[in-house]
Parts: sequence; C-alpha cells; structure tokens
Amino acid sequence: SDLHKRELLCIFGTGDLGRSLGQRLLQTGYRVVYGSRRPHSCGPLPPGAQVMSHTEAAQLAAVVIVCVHREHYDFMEEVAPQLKGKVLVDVSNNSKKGLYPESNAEFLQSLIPAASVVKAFNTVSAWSLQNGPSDAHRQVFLCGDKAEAKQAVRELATRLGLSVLDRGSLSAAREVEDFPLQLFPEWRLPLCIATGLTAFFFFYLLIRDVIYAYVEQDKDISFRIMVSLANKVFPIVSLIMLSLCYLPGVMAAILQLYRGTKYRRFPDWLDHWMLCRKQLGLLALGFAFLHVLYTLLIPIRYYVRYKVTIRENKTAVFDTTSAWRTDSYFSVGILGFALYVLLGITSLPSVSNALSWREFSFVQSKLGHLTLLLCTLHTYLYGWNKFLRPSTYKWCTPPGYMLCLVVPSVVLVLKLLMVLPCVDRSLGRIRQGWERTGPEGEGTKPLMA
Ligand SMILES: NC(=O)C1=CN([C@@H]2O[C@H](COP(=O)(O)OP(=O)(O)OC[C@H]3O[C@@H](n4cnc5c(N)ncnc54)[C@H](OP(=O)(O)O)[C@@H]3O)[C@@H](O)[C@H]2O)C=CC1
Ligand SMILES: [Fe+3]
Repeated sequence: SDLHKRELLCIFGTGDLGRSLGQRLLQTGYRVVYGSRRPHSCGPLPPGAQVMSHTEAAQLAAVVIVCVHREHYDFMEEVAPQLKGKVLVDVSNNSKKGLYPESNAEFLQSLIPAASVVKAFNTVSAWSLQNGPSDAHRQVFLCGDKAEAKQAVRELATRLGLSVLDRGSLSAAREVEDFPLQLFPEWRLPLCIATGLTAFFFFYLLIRDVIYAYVEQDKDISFRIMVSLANKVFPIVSLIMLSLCYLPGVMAAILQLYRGTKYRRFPDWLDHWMLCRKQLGLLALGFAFLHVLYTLLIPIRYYVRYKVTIRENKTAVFDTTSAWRTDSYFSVGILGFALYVLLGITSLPSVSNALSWREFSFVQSKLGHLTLLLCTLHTYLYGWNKFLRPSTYKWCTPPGYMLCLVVPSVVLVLKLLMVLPCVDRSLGRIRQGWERTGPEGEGTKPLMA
C-alpha cells in the first residue's frame, strides 16, 4: 500500500480547485504534478508539487484530473496524443442548468475518445477541501463507462475520506453536474412538510377558534391569532414532525419482518424519507423551541393579566387533581424538550462524529422514542378529560391537538409491538443476516449476490 500511496497524479489547471485538491492529495501521500499553460508563473502551489506543461505532465501519470472550466476544454485536443489510454477525471460544474446540449464529461470524452473519462468530485468544493470536509460535502458521485477507470477514481476518492456513490455510465453525468446547483436539497422535503402542516393547522384552528366564536357567540377574539393560535400550531407541527422522524424506522422494520430478509432494497420513497430524518427532527426542534418561548410569554400577556385580575375578586376552590394534572403536564413537557435538545445536539456532525455507532444509535433511537413518548404524553395531559366531552368538538371537528396525536400514537404503538420479545428476536435475526426461506423465499435473494 506504500507503493500505492506514492502514486503520481496529474492535475490540469492551477486554479482554486486544482490547488486545494492537489494539497489534499499530497497530504494523503500521493505525488502531484500540475499541467499548466504557464508553468513558470502560475502562482503559489502546494509545497511538494511539481509543475510543467500540459503535455509533459500528462505523460507522467495514468490519471489526469482536469480542473479547468469547460469553456477552455479546447486546449485538451493538443494534448490528445499524451492522453491516450489514460483516465481523465472531469470535475466541472455548470453555473446554470441546460447551458450546453451535452454534459461537460461527455463533451470531454468526445474531444479525447482515446481516454476514459470519469465524472467525479464536482460536489466537493475548494473551500471544503481546505477546511476539512463538512458533512454535506463528503459525498462524491461517480459515473463513467469504463469499469477500471471508475475503480481507480473510486479508490482515490475513498483515500481522500470521501464517500462514493456510483451513478452508472457517463450518460448520467448531466444529472450529476446539476446536483451542486440545488440549494439545501435534503431540506426541501422537510421544509415542504413543515410549511404544509403549519398552513393547514393555522387555518383549521382559525376556523375552530376565531371564526367559530364570531359566528356562534358573536365574539371577536381575533387578537388570539398572534399568540394563542401560534402557540397551538407550533407544538402541533413539532410533534407531528418528530413522529415523522420515527415512522419510517418502524415501517422499515415491518417491511423487513414481512419480507423475512434485510437484503432487499426499500422503496425509493422510504429511502428518501429515511435520509431526511435529521432535517425533519431539527425543524421539529425549532418548532418546539418556539412553543417553549411562547409559553414563557403567557404570564405577561395583557389578556391573561386581565383575566387574573377579574378572577382575584372571586374565591376559588383548590382542586388537587387539577394541580397534579397541570404540574405533570409541565414537567413532562420540560423533560421532553430537554431530550429533544439533546437529540438535536447529537445530530450535529461535530458531536455525532465523536460518538461510536452504538452510542449514536442509542441516543437517536432509544432517547428519540422516549422523547416522542414524553411529548405525546404532554399532549394527552393537555387534553386530559376533554377527549370525551362533546362540547370540545366544535362544529363536529376535533381540536388540533387531538388530530396531531394520531401519528405519534400510531408510531408509539407500532414501536411497542416491535420491542415485544418475539418480534424483537425475529427482527434481530434478520438484521444479522438471517433470511426466511420457503416457498416465498424465491424473490428474496441477497442484493449483493
Ligand atoms: N472551485 C471549486 O470549489 C470547484 C470547482 N469545480 C470545477 O473545477 C473547474 C475549475 O474550477 P476553479 O479551480 O474554481 O477555476 P479557476 O478559474 O480558479 O481555475 C481554472 C484554471 O484553469 C486553467 N485555465 C484557465 N483558462 C484556461 C485556458 N484557456 N486553457 C487552459 N487552461 C485554462 C488555469 O490554470 P493554468 O493557468 O495553470 O493553466 C486556471 O487556474 C471548473 O470546471 C469548476 O466547475 C468543481 C467543484 C468545485
Ligand atoms: Fe406544550
């Protein structure tokens, strides 16, 4: 492997990416030679690197990484004889979609038909290479038509500590080149869900609270929109989104139990859902935080102080049950929120990287389900005995918090079933690679076979 590590690589272009990539390659133990238009005046290069003309540099290495913008690819044709049989890595990106009829990588392949072009590294950035890869930029998409060429680049990326996702043949390059143009792709679905839920519950509660009071009781309580309504919508959205983090996990477990194997791929939508759990959870935490802030505000609200003043003139009977209920409701809520924050903190890359896999999965799964349990309990305590009271169901609709209890309750019940000893045992065996055989075992061949 020492021999491998001293392998010589060629980089065309001494720009931002060329320099950063070269520096990382040198740190990883490779030797680097740059091919440049002006080898004698190209500015500072990482220490240890050599620089020469494109032609000279290309002759020395088996892999050439082209860190030049596509607009300038025409110079490559002059180097074509030296690039015969070499692996050419195309790292380029576009500044917008659909700029060219064909992908940059396919264009490069058409310029140098005798080389094997591999598309890679376009999702890293000069910035992240220099500042240590952040969580989001650790993934590299790979595509190319020649298996050996792809394998060489895959090894390179792996040694740089990047995780590689194979996207197939070079025709997929177009799609790969568009990836970096997406802004916050993994946040898109969670943000849509959050916006949708917020809008739905806002209007639902607006009708049930404000419009109902206006129509049925001729009262104008529209001022409630600002705090009361907001402080109902936020916890509702938060709890639903938290339960949506744990729903795909139980669904995956049910699917594995049903199929009797773990070696079959989950449907795409489930994969996609699982991949955005962290973002779902962080947004849920944000909403929970808003709920906490709004709740702290309650005692200083004009409306609340006004009601308290009126009540002070009446004598009230102390009800121990109510005291127990409200105190448990607050306590469970606070504990739930504390665990919520803990979950959020452990999902930060710098923290999760410091944890072992066991520790991370303990926190995210065990404590995660406990958080969901506490927050759900908090909501049940809020409802308390109102569930059976007909007057709660204005215009035959349940209050928002009852609606929002559906998904978390389902998740918790399913999770409870999963930890039953018999179910847990089968699931444990499946996760260790055991497969159910039998008449229906036909379609359950391992994916890797
Ligand atoms: N910067 C980044 O973070 C990322 C960049 N990329 C891609 O990497 C490629 C390079 O980007 P970047 O390094 O930022 O760009 P720069 O403009 O910083 O560098 C480009 C380099 O290309 C060479 N070059 C410029 N014009 C010509 C020409 N007419 N003929 C031959 N060579 C030329 C020059 O090197 P010299 O003077 O030595 O010849 C120049 O330094 C692009 O395709 C970009 O899309 C991909 C991912 C991230
Ligand atoms: Fe609450």
